[in-house]
Amino acid sequence: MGDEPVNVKEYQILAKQALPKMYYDYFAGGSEDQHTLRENVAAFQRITLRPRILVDVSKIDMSTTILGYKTSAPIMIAPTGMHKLAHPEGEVLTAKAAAACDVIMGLSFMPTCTIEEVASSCNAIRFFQLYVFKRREISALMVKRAEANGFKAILLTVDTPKVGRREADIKNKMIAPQLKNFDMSTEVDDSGGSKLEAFAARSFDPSLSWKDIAWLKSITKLPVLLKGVLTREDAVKAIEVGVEGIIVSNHGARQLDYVPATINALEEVVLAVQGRVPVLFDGGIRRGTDVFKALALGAQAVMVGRPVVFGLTTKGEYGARRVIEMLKDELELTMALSGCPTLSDITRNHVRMQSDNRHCRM
Ligand SMILES: Cc1cc2nc3c(=O)[nH]c(=O)nc-3n(C[C@H](O)[C@H](O)[C@H](O)COP(=O)(O)O)c2cc1C
Ligand SMILES: CC(C)CC(=O)C(=O)O
Repeated sequence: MGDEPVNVKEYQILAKQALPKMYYDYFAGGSEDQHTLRENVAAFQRITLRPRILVDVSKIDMSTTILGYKTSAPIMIAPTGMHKLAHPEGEVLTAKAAAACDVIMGLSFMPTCTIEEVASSCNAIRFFQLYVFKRREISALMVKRAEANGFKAILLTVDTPKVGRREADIKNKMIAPQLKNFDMSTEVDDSGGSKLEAFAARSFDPSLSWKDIAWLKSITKLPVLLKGVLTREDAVKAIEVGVEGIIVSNHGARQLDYVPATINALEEVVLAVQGRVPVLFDGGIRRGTDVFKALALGAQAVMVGRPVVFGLTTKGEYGARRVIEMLKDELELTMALSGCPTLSDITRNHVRMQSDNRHCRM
């Protein structure tokens, strides 16, 4: 492989060479048998494209708005924790990459730079991901700080009442670095396993439930999106409790193993939502064709997790930027070769899933 990666998967290979094993395993790994981790990527590979020909594709427009905010493409940076384990400058560089690509960044509740450092580093449009701690005042204060620092939405992660069993982290005795973003020690008794998991077990509130959405909405004016919806039942409930958006996600296969690949859960949620709120998507996006497939199945935009972290690991801001640029370039080419000059030209008829019947859908 030459030095300069030509696709985002090559950044993962370079990151593996560059990172200590404990950190690489934390970033790359999934839970238990890692069945869903493999499926998140493999399920995309089972979806084929149905391109249309002889369409004028001399101009391709990938730009769109997400919650009313303009973005150059329907691609966002997913919130992922602790970027200083990947690069000494951490989330500040990730934000700068988002700004350079004119895409929206999701900032994790567990970053290694503070909310204020990220906000003052550049003018990227940012959404803030929220975990609810047993000490609710800590989470409430984070929401206030995000709001005060110009974040535009709250992504409430709802698939993590407890941390999934990540066996590599257990073996490696994954550390729980002190996070200066919040005033709470991450120190834990030596559990012998993953200290990160032990910290989360001590601090995350597993009693969080539907009634708490009203509490969250009462403490912020920002739109609230639920991150981690996988079923039609929960999509309908989410709309009933008044959320402003839904993110179909299985947390990059790091939580409950044997849930479906997110691309296989997307359409069920989209059909239940019936366009009432935006549906975003993450999990397994490694190619522009993956972005195209998620859009064809009804996602308004996708978020990208690990590839951005691996770009950041390998080449800092430039690497994170190149990952987004490569996905954008590949999406643009996919749209051209599929006969879709704009995002609204991409329809369900442009993809075939194995579960579709054999007839032409047109
Ligand atoms: C290393 C890592 C850390 C993550 N940290 C968080 C987090 O702090 N909060 C959260 O809601 N999701 C977190 N996620 C999940 C991502 O937001 C996203 O759902 C997932 O990475 C998408 O899958 P992908 O990595 O295949 O793109 C994390 C994922 C990874 C890989
Ligand atoms: C402490 C962890 C739960 C952070 C996270 O969301 C992740 O690593 O997936």
